Amino acid sequence: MEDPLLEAPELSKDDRSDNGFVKWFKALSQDSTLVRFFDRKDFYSVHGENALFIARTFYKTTAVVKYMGGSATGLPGVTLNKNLFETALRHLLVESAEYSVQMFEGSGTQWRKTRQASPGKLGAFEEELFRNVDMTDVPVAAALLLGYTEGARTVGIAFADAAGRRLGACEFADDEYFCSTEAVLLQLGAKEVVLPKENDAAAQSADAGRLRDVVARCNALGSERPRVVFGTRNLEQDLGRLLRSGNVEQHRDVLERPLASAALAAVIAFSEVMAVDSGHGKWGLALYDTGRYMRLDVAAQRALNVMKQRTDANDSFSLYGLMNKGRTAMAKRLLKVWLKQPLVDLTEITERHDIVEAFAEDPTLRERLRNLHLRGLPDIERLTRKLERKKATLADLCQLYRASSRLPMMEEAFRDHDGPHAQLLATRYADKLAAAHDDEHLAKFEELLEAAIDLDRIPDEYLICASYDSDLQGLREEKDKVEATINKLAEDAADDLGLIMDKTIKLEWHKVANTRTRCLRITQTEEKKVRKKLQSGRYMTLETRKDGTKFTNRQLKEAAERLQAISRSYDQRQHALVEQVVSVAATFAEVWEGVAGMVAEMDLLAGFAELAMCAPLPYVRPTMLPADASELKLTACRHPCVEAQDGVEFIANDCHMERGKSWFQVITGPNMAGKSTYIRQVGVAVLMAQVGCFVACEHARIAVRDCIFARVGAGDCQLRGISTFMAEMLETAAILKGASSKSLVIIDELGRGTSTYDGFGLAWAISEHLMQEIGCPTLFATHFHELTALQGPVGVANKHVETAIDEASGKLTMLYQVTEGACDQSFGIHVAEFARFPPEVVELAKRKAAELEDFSAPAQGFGQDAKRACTDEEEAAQSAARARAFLQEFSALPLDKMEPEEATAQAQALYKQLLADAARMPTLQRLLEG
Ligand SMILES: Nc1ncnc2c1ncn2[C@@H]1O[C@H](COP(=O)(O)OP(=O)(O)OP(=O)(O)O)[C@@H](O)[C@H]1O
Repeated sequence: MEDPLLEAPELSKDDRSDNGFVKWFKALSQDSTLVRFFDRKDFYSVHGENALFIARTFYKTTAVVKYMGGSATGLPGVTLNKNLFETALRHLLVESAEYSVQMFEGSGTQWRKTRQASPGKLGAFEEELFRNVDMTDVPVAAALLLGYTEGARTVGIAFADAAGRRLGACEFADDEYFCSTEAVLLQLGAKEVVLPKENDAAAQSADAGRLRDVVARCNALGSERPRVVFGTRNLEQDLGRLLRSGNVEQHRDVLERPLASAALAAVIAFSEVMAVDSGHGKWGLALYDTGRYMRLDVAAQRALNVMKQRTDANDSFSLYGLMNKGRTAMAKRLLKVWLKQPLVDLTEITERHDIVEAFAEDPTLRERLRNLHLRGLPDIERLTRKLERKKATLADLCQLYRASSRLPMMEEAFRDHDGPHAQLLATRYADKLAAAHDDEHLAKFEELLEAAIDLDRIPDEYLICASYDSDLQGLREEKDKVEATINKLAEDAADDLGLIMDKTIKLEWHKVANTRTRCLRITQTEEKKVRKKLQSGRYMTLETRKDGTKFTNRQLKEAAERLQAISRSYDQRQHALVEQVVSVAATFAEVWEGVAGMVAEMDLLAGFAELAMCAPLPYVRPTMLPADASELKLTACRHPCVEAQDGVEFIANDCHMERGKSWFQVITGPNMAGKSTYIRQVGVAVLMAQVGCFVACEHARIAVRDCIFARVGAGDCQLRGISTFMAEMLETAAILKGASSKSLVIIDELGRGTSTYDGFGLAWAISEHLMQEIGCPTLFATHFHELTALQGPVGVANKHVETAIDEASGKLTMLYQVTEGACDQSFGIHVAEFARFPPEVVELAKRKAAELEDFSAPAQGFGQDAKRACTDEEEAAQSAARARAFLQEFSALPLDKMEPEEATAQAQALYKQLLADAARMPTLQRLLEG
């Protein structure tokens, strides 16, 4: 194997203890989501099913598997060197976030579990996980409990964010699809969700199944725990010790909600926060306000490409990738949180926009901050946590020292700004930076480190400087003296042997077990010359190897031993002093916490400004309106991720939505014409605006939305074992339950996963409901031309995406221009005609299209239940719809790219389907026979 990462170390073999280990290991409980690592000092091993999994996942071969206990039927085992172990840990706990991990230490048959972690609880492995890699996610653990209040489903959710030391809990009524639960878990960014372990009957209930589904859909690991961990007997006592205020009474709002507090007890137990003394008295608790942020469900997140997907061609494919312009790991983490928690409060949004505007209009400030002060800044948040736990090293303190010295320069950069938002920048950043760096705080922190750390020796070694402590000073002086004696003795020996110091003879280290001592070394050639003297009794040979002979004499040996003893005392003193310095430095942890939060925010917002100003076309600050303003007007709007792709010349489009005129928009047009892109870019603009960013438009007026719902295609429902049609039904039902007049609904191609007439019925019924009952702005992209007949009090606007057919070549060109009015119905036939399609089919299509014009009142009869028995009128409408769908499908075939045989085959397949459907649609049957 060429990759050094993939070199598997050798497991030493000892048959007796191997057999004992195999027996002991096989008695452990088996769980496919748990990986047990065994610390074998220089490397790690995994066994059993874990071994095969690690071999396949990381080595990409099972050839590295060795079988313990003799034959090939023994216990599989795989070893990992330190680098691969860290890579595997990151994959298991952070990237896939689907496993928990345990570490065992010991030897032979005596092994003890010493550490464990899971995606919501990384603490025990944080050092290995993020030694060389930025921490890009906040690991949040949640607990969830379902109850029934007077028959209604009520959900309690609590969360623990160990990084930010935040606890929160809430309790709310939910529907049978658990839409609110899904939205809250997503807002929190929960990586792991604790659920009660139910008895068989309860576990198999439909609600328990759906909740497990919701957790999985939110990409969180579900961890079942016995009901007792949800017990609240010790909750108040625990909170008394954990909370910053120590005042449990002020949290009655949480405690009087039984499901919220039960979930809180469970998440505290799960996160083991009580066991970490350094965290006591430092946690905050708040009743989580589920209405504080815009709600996005999984489908909307996917439709708007909010987070990076593994399949993305490049970073700017997702909003996260596009907007991730911050310089620090802290800004990257904050962006993930903000994208899950878009704001709904107008004042808060305006403040973020003000700051972005200040950065956008002052390129010097942006440049100074981003390129001089923020670039290369360490992850202050993570270092602060290490500091607080007294786990920081001198190297970590030096990183904080360098960060601290940049704060006054950042302050100065803000003070030099004199734009209209100067006051806001001053109060939000400059004043706070000044306060953090004053004589009582970080200036003092810097003084401490300047006095304590030997800055001259950095980066070779990190040591406490001798002048910091008189004992250390004494030991240092003594050490220097003995070192001088040793040098003198070495010179004397060189003279005695007739050799030249540092040329033909060298002073070196001789290692014995864990200690090293001073000695002399000469090459084999020199050794031959001085062998007689060496053997005279005055010298002692320590080691003879190819590269030379190491030796000493009595005085040198004594001096070297003295040096060893002093060095030991010196190191011990160093160690004690480092602990002392770290302890004192830890008293500044709270100041650093504040600085970390502030730096993350300014970095992210400066990054938003950079994005806005450096995009192919600059973004604009949106005018935000209250939620009831009934206006969403985007002029010359683009999809920021699509326009950022290489080789795309993006065509901007307007989307003016106004209640009473154009609140419900139906967008028609052939495949690949740009319908999805158009409706998604509206959702993206609203989301970006409420996160605090500018938007890819020339002008934008946006009434704040409480929720974005999106249904776009069938998604991954096959994976969940639900039929496409059922999945669409379920997801759409969730919109109907969850949307309010203040939401934004985006629907793309509803009804694709079913027969045309079911799909059309569903689309019609949903449109009616959205218009009549909910009254939210809706964008509906569809192939069902009949939807253009919709009418409603909110105002329906029909739009279509323009395409052009070149009469000479028959080639179809997409213009991507969205214009008023419904799509030209005869379009399909034009396509067919120009594409040299089988003439009998084109003829038929022409005739039928003319006949179809008679169906002037399409689909009026579709009500709430699309599957109910059809009346004659409905049947006629369905037949018309089916025939039109045929024409649409027909026109959508990429004929210009097909071989004639393939084109004929596909056309015949479509026609066959049409005939099959006609068997149960008398009107369609008559038309075809016509
Ligand atoms: N306004 C635009 N300017 C430039 N290119 C665009 C524009 N809109 C869409 N495109 C390009 O066209 C492709 C197809 O767009 P889109 O998926 O939105 O079409 P569609 O009408 O929804 O298709 P379908 O009906 O098959 O889902 C996009 O991947 C994009 O590359």
